[in-house]
Order: sequence, then structure tokens, then C-alpha cells
Amino acid sequence: MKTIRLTTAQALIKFLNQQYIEFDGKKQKFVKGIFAIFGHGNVLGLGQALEEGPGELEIYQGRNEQGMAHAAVAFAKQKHRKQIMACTSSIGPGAANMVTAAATASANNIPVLLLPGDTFATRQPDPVLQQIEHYHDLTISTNDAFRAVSKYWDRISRPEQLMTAMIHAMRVLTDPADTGAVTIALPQDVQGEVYDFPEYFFKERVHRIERRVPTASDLKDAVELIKRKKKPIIICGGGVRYSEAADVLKRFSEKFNIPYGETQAGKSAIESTHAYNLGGIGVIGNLAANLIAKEADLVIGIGTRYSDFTTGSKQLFQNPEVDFLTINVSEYHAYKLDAVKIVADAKLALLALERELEAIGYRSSYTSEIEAAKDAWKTELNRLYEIRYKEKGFTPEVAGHLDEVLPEFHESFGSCLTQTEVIGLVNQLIDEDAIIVGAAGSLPGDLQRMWVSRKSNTYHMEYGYSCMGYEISGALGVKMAEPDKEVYAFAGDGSYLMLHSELVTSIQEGKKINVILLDNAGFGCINNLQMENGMGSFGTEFRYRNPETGRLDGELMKIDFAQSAAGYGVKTYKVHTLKELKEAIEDAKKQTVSTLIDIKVLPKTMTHGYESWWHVGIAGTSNNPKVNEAYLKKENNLKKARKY
Ligand SMILES: Cc1ncc(C[n+]2csc(CCOP(=O)(O)OP(=O)(O)O)c2C)c(N)n1
Ligand SMILES: O=C1C[C@@H](O)[C@H](O)[C@@H](O)C1=O
Ligand SMILES: [Mg+2]
Repeated sequence: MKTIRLTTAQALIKFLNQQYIEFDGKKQKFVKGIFAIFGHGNVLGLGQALEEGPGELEIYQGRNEQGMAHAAVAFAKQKHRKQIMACTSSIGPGAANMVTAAATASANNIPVLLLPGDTFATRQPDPVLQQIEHYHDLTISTNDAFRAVSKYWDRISRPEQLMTAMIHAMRVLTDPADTGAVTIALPQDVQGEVYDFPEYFFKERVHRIERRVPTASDLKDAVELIKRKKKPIIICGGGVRYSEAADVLKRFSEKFNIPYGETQAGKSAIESTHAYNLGGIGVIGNLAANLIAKEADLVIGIGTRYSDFTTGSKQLFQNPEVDFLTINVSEYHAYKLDAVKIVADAKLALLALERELEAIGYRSSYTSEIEAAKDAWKTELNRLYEIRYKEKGFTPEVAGHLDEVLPEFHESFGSCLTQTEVIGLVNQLIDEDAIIVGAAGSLPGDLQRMWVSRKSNTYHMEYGYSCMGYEISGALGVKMAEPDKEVYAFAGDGSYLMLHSELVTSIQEGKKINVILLDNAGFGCINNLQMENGMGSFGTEFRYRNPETGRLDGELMKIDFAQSAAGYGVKTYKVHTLKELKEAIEDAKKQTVSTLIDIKVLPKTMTHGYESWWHVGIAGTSNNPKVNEAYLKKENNLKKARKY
């Protein structure tokens, strides 16, 4: 047996360079590059290996481990999981910073390879700087925190363990049914330890992403169910995009006259204007999708994990005859809602169903309902685009909460922009093939409802974990995946403040991203949520501590976000009017550096509620009668929801 003498870290990098994937007969390199923030836990092991022999891996310098790992997640998501990035961190805090991103990857089923440094396997020294030391179990380190958020976790305590660990890492990273974060913890001494690795460990490996074929019996059950149903609705989930099944779904919907609603992950698989595309469905869905969903007698969920946002906390589908048919590569998701299942690849399942339904001449019995629902939503959308603030007699979309704050905001910020008119104008002005990125706050709701995707795969929303701070890091990852397109991160002021460090990396790498920052001086959507459920405005507006009350109910904080980003070399704009917004977008398009448009928007002017309900925990007793009322309302809604 021929061997190659290498350190563990050198062997790992050599191995990563030899991994390929094959999908539909097309072969490509699987690991594009590696984000690194070096510390004592990885610089002399993995860092040395990367300096000496990176192979074809591109090496990027992150700013915050969470941010860089989110960029890696976004890269893989935009690549439809066909190519990934790795991330290396030091031990302790550097590693801990990646835990959130690991969770984001796993919740969204997006592959990412995380390589945190770990404490010494030899325990020489003991403890090393940043080691926690659990008195009852010295084998526990910060990296054990990744176990809860990874789809595969391993620790390399001896160099030879690397071989099985990496083979399993690749198995999970390329498994469409169960991919997510893979964490390989690397004790810092082991990274530099030498071993005679067999040459065959480094042979070229092609991991075939197989399309799981539907079984005849699954298909038979599905056809039996569909042919009894008159008003089916499809839910187009992220699986449609990852399986590249959009064209087949489009044809399927047309042939059998079946409309579809989009989840956050599925949106933009097919352009919004397609006649059967109802748009966003669920808690933050629109009127068209939610009205059709209410009446549907069959829900065909394709590549969706049926989150509470998608099913309206299992209360959206109100037809007493409603049944569920699920097409999913994951048995776990397929078993939900007591559905009839086709456990298979979305594209193959749709093609097979198409043949069967054609053979029996199936067609749903919708006549004008789909068009009527779409038209009604179009009218509503136009109304949302046109909402203009008036000093007198203005009722915001989210009315009756903080009506008195609007004049105060208008005066303090010198802006009277509403969130819906801003979204409408941005949607109208940016390129058709530009990609928008988002994750948290009120924007995902507004965008799922309002955004008109004119080209496929131009909507990139992380809503499996809805992690604040993904927006800007994610935009960088998307730009790395699609460097020829303009990329726009939609971020609230809260999300921007939580994490925007990779904006600097975008400048460093010359990867232009555009930040559309909507500053409403607070955690707006959470303020809505608390006030809708009877609470007062508590801890969610950005106000100074008031010396008179001792509370956070002083004046509104005015933050110059444009100035903060300008300091990094970002081209910035301050926007208070639609005219300024138009000029800023047009100028931003001409720039080669990253841009940020600091837009002051009135609170409470986001979209609100379209025939859906979100189940949230509410206090069962309170001195506040409004909270008690909200609790009773919740209990009543719960009665209308499916139990499982
Ligand atoms: C990391 C993280 N922490 C907390 C939350 C809970 N959360 C969801 S939205 C939100 C406020 C978002 O505020 P902002 O970004 O300003 O958006 P807005 O709702 O005002 O549009 C919070 C705290 C989250 N989603 N992610
Ligand atoms: O708690 C939340 C409420 C949602 O409206 C928001 O989009 C999401 O980020 C969240 O965490
Ligand atoms: Mg905000």
C-alpha cells in the first residue's frame, strides 16, 4: 500500500480538493473554498496546511465566524446544494460563534462543512486558553454545542480517524434528504500530527446526488387520492428548487389546472406572473393563496417541511374534506400531517404523476377561481404600493397600536415613507435577474406576499431559522455563487445592528452587494406581535432610557446607518422620500463597490394579515384584560387547527 506522509490538516485539505458531485450526469467540484478566521486553535494546523497546499480551494477571510458561516450557507443554498464552502475557526469563542450558523444550515437542510479547532487531545496543556473545563467530564468542549445543531458531528482525536469521518461527512453533505451542517472538530495538536495516509484516501471521489425514484405503490395511492379531488392546491417548497423541478411543476399545474402557493424557500422557482402561481402561502402568505387554500380539498406539498408559517399553524386548510399528499425525498417530512406519501425526488415524482393523471384524463374543477383570486390580490398589491403617509387621517396597515408614534417618527426622522411603497418601488426598479436576500423581521412577510419575482431563483429567503444577521452575510454568499448578478440584502435596523460584519468582507473581496436597510427604529414585527396580543409596547422600540421613568421610553434613537457603512468604504445613501429612493437605486446600480441605502420607514406600515393565523404562546392569566382576551382568541383558533 502506497502512503503519503501528511499532517491531519494537510490530509483534510488534500481530501477536500478531490471531492466532486455528479447530478443529472453533470460533474463539478464540490468544495469551492474555505472561510477562515485564525486563532491559536487552527492557525498552525489548518492554517499551515492551507498556506502550504490549498490546492484549488479559494481562501476567504471572515470577520465574524457566524457571519462567514452564514455566507457559506447562502452560497450553498443559492447553488441548490450542488457546491459548498467550508469554514474554519479557532477553539472556544471562535467555534461557539459558528453554532448559530450551523443551526441555520440544519434547519434549512443546506450543506455546510464546519471545522472548528478543539482543545488538546493530549491534554498537554490542560487547560489551554479558552477551554471551559467541566469538572465531571473533561471530554466536553465548546464544540459539543454543535451536536444539537449538526446533521453529522465528529471529533478527530487521532489522525487516522479523519478518513472515516470525512467519508461520512461527504455522505451527509450530499444527501438531499438529510443534509445540513457537518461539524468536524479538530483538536489543535491533532491538526499538526503526522500520519502515513494511504494514497487511496486521496483518490478522486464523485458523489452522485441520486434522484430517488417513486415506487409504483406510492404512485397508485397518490393517483387514487387525486382523482377523488376537485380542488387541489400545490405547495411549492424549497425541494422544487433543489430538485430543479420548476419546469415540470409549471407544466403539471397547467395540464391539470392546479394552482400552487409558494413557501419562502420555494418562492421564485417559477416566476410570480405564471397563471397558476398564487404567490406566498401561509401566515405571511397573500390573499390569493390563502383563500384558495381555505377551500382546497387536497393539499399537495412538494419539497416542503410544512412549517407553522406554511400551514398557518395547521389551521389554514379549512375544508372539512381536506386531505394531504406529500412529495418529499425525506421520509420524515413525508410522514407529517398524516399524508399520503410519495417519498421521492420532486421532479421524478411529478413526471410519473403527470403520466398517470394524463392517462385517466384528470383535471381539477376550478373554473374562474384561480384567475379571480390572482386579480383580487393584484388589486390589493397595487393598493399597498400606493400607501402614502398623510399628516392627518392616516391609518397605517397595523392600526391601533402606536398611532401616536407616527407623527413623532415623521418629525424625528424627517421621513414619511411607508414600508409597502418602498418595497414596491425597489421591486420595480432593480434588474429582473437581481437576487434579493432576507431572513428576519417584518421584511420576510412583506416580501413573501408582495415581491414579484420576474425570473427564477431570484428570491433567497432564509426562513427555516429566520436568523437575524443572515441578510448581509447571506448576500455575500449569494454574490459569490452568482457573481454576475446584482444582489440586494433586505435588512431591518435590528438585523443590521445584530450582524453586518461581512459587509467589510464584500469590500475586501470586491464582491459588490447592495443593502436595502429599512430603519423603523425598532424590532417592528415583535412590537406588532406583542401589541396584537394585548401587551403594551415593551422593550421593542429603540428609545433612550428615560431618566424620569427609568424605562426605555425616552426619545427615539436616531442612528445614521449610512455613516456607519460609509466608514467601511461602502457607497451610501440616505433616503427620506420616494424620489431619493429612486435616485439612490439608480446610482447604486452604477457602483462597483458595495452600497447601502439607509431608508427611514414609518413603523406599522408593513403588510398585515391575510386570512391566516400564527400560534404563539400567550399568558394564560394576566392583570391586563387585553392579554386575557388574546388568550381566549388563541384557544378558539386552536380548536380549528389540526392536531398533528
Ligand atoms: C438571531 C435572532 N434573534 C432574535 C430573533 C427574534 N426576532 C425576530 S424579528 C426581530 C426583530 C427584527 O427587527 P428589525 O430587523 O428591525 O425588523 P423589523 O421587524 O423592524 O422590520 C427579533 C428580535 C431572530 N429572529 N433572530
Ligand atoms: O419571532 C419572529 C417573528 C417573525 O415575524 C420574524 O420574521 C422572525 O424573524 C422571528 O423570529
Ligand atoms: Mg426595525
